Amino acid sequence: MADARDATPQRIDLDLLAQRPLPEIAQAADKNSRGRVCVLGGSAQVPGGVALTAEAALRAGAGKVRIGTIAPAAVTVGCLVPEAAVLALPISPAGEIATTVALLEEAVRAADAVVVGPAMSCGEHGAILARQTLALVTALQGIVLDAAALLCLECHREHLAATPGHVVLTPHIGEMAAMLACKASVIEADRPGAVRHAAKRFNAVAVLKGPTTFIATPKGHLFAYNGGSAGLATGGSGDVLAGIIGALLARGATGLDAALWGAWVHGEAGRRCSAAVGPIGYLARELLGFIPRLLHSAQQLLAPDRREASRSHTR
Ligand SMILES: NC(=O)C1=CN([C@@H]2O[C@H](COP(=O)(O)OP(=O)(O)OC[C@H]3O[C@@H](n4cnc5c(N)ncnc54)[C@H](O)[C@@H]3O)[C@@H](O)[C@H]2O)[C@@H](O)CC1
Ligand SMILES: Nc1ncnc2c1ncn2[C@@H]1O[C@H](COP(=O)(O)OP(=O)(O)O)[C@@H](O)[C@H]1O
Repeated sequence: MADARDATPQRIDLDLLAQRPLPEIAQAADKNSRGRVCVLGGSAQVPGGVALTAEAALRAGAGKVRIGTIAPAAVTVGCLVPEAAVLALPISPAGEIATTVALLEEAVRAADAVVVGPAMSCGEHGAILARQTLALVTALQGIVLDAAALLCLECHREHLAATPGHVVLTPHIGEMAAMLACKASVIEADRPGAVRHAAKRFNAVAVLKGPTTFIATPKGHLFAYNGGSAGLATGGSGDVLAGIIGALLARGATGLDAALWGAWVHGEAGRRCSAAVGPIGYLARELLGFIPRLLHSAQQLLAPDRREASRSHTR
């Protein structure tokens, strides 16, 4: 990791995002062309996290969301997010998703982007699910690997190298330590180095979450967002980020652009919650309502004609 220590990250702010506009959604677009997201996750222990990911994807503009989750929770999850479809997947005795390739293929093929891992248990079946999904993703699709789907990444390196789609990894420090088979203190000591190392090693855009979120590409480009709010350190907050990134991939953004915009929108939503509710104590689900306006207003502000107009206005 030593080669990365001297790298100065580019700051993730509106100036950076202005250079990286998201694909436009046409006024006449129907729900299928706005991006279809498949969320695979959930477990007997944490059945509700996938609902946060799914709603975040809808709030970030996805036209259709389908949640593949453990069968005993599927109906409840479907009622939590009535705008989403659900796919009830078989469950192992340990409470994990234990799906078949046929079911998975059906779910993945019908999506433009897949988010795997939120609230999933980290046993043997979770690793199989991540591997099988990676094997199904095509060049036209995006995939976000989050939470438990990250824990066995070393055994999926072959599949990652072969995956033609846009891959984004979203670990926190503990997950990054598991990915790189080292102690969390090692990651803590050099977060920029760790994220660059992971991006290169796993041939994917890596997003190392924390008070400052670092994003790196396999080629070594490094970015940082540190404008969030301490209240974001709360259960389910990462599930929301994964859903935003999934929706942006599904509308056609590259892995890097989806990650940069996702980190910014998620952090800014935290700031809005902090201002509205207090610096800590807001819920991950309270981030959701801020996503559409943040995305819309940033895109409006960054549209070339608007920028020109605002420049001449301030001259
Ligand atoms: N446990 C909960 O209350 C919730 C869990 N959810 C889902 O379940 C997944 C697992 O969450 P858990 O809370 O079970 O587990 P964590 O993701 O918090 O922890 C997993 C491992 O990483 C380590 N770790 C976490 N943050 C670290 C840090 N900053 N520095 C060093 N080590 C760190 C932990 O010690 C643990 O060994 C989440 O990613 C999320 O998708 C959410 O869906 C909703 C609420
Ligand atoms: N102190 C902090 N300040 C700002 N953002 C934070 C802070 N701590 C965590 N975050 C952000 O909150 C989110 C937490 O995600 P994660 O650890 O995956 O939570 P969960 O697993 O409960 O969903 C990440 O996006 C991270 O960048």
